[in-house]
Amino acid sequence: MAMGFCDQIWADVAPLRQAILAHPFLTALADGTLPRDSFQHYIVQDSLYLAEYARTLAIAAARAPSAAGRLEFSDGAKVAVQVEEALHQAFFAQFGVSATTAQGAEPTPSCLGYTSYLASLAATRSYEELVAGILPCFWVYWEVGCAIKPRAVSPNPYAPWIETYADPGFGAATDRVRALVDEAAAATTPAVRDAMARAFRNATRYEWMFWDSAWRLESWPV
Ligand SMILES: Cc1ncc(CN)c(N)n1
Repeated sequence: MAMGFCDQIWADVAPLRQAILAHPFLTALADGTLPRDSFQHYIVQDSLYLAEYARTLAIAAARAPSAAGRLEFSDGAKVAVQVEEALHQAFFAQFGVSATTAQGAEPTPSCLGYTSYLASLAATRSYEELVAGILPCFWVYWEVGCAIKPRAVSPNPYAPWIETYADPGFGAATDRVRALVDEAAAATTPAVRDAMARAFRNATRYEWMFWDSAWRLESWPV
């Protein structure tokens, strides 16, 4: 049987996925030794990221040609704001991030690069490219959650994070978004499919950069 579009673009980014799974941030998160300042950096940046990601999902909802797409992306926008923000608030309390620090934080180059890239897909590219760029945020985290959960130490201060992304409900949402991307790919031209593959690859690169930036405590060079 021929490979589906998503299976193909997923296989194409195998080296990037390997680099993500082997990243020291995630190894240390699984064994519970991730330095507190790296995790603080990550959750502060991630809450900035999710606020922008929710906006991108809302634009995808508005542009989706099918009711299934409009429902999925508008629901995703709501979940990004509600559930993941709840997780972040709990982590802010657990890891000592004050409201002033969280509210005063500016996005790092990696965070701003990723959210701006997604915003540029939403503003100036096709719906097909946009949804391909949105997918790694689901799929990469689902893969990471499932890979880390069996090897994570217990107890682990990062257990709620691992549970969130290894949750079958998150896997089901990933499958539904993947189906929408496959549907969009099937209805378009080879040139647009190439552009979709590029958007998917770039967003996957940004996923690696996001963890790497937290590991390095990235800030603006000037
Ligand atoms: C950067 C990033 N990418 C993906 C996810 C999972 N929704 C997240 N919370 N943050």
